[in-house]
Amino acid sequence: MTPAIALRGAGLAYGSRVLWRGLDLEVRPGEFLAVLGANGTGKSSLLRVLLGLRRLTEGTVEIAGRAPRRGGDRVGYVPQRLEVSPLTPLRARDFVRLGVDGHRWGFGRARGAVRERVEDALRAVGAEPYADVPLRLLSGGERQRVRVAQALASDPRILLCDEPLLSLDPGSQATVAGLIDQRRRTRDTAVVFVTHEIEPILGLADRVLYLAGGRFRIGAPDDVLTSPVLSDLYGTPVQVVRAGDHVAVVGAPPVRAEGTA
Ligand SMILES: Nc1ncnc2c1ncn2[C@@H]1O[C@H](COP(=O)(O)OP(=O)(O)OP(=O)(O)O)[C@@H](O)[C@H]1O
Repeated sequence: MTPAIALRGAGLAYGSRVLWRGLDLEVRPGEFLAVLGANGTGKSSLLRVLLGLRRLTEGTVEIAGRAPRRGGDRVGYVPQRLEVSPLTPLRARDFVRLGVDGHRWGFGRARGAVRERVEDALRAVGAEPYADVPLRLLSGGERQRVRVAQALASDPRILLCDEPLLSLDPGSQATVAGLIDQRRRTRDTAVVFVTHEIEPILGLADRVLYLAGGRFRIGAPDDVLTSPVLSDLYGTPVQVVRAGDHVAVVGAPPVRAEGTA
């Protein structure tokens, strides 16, 4: 089976500053990978590589067997939050439509097929009740559902999520995380989910990629989120405190990426 994502010997540096290197990672279709790490460890930069917006400084990357391509519809992207101009007349429905043929206005898919995809995506996230409301009037949680609908509308092979639960209340966090989980289960979409907060997705993630200071660990959440593993990764004693669904990493030092003084 062709992996949804294949990184081989992958490294990324800005000048002499190495964010990470030697990253060998295959993500299979339908897998849910959580990417954790402190500020500045290169989580968003990894997503930019997968989006085709940034080149690796070493190694190779493939999405479903091909090089990532900027603007390609094999990759869906859900950012932290949807910034909306107070003047925009865009409705949720219009916004989702951009996810189907935003790059191809005036060409390609027949109108009926586009409309059907938009309706499917709105239905999948339960956004039909406010599909015709201007985006600027929607709540944060509603907007984020619409954002997920847009990312799913092109039926991507992989879904990249950059802290999509930030600033949502716990109920909306569970709803949005559940929608993403449902898609990977029903359509085999691979999910790469960058987050500072593992708790809302602890029960969903198959594996964790934990970045720290130019180094990383990959494995099942129970194998990576332990005091010995993270102490070894950080090179200093770190406590992982777990109580039910709650997880806290205590004593992690501020990040200093390889190559910085
Ligand atoms: N184009 C660039 N040129 C130089 N440095 C950059 C560039 N883009 C990002 N960086 C630096 O690379 C580091 C990693 O950035 P990135 O946004 O990937 O981190 P992150 O792990 O997603 O952080 P956060 O959790 O704060 O969002 C940061 O210190 C950032 O300043």
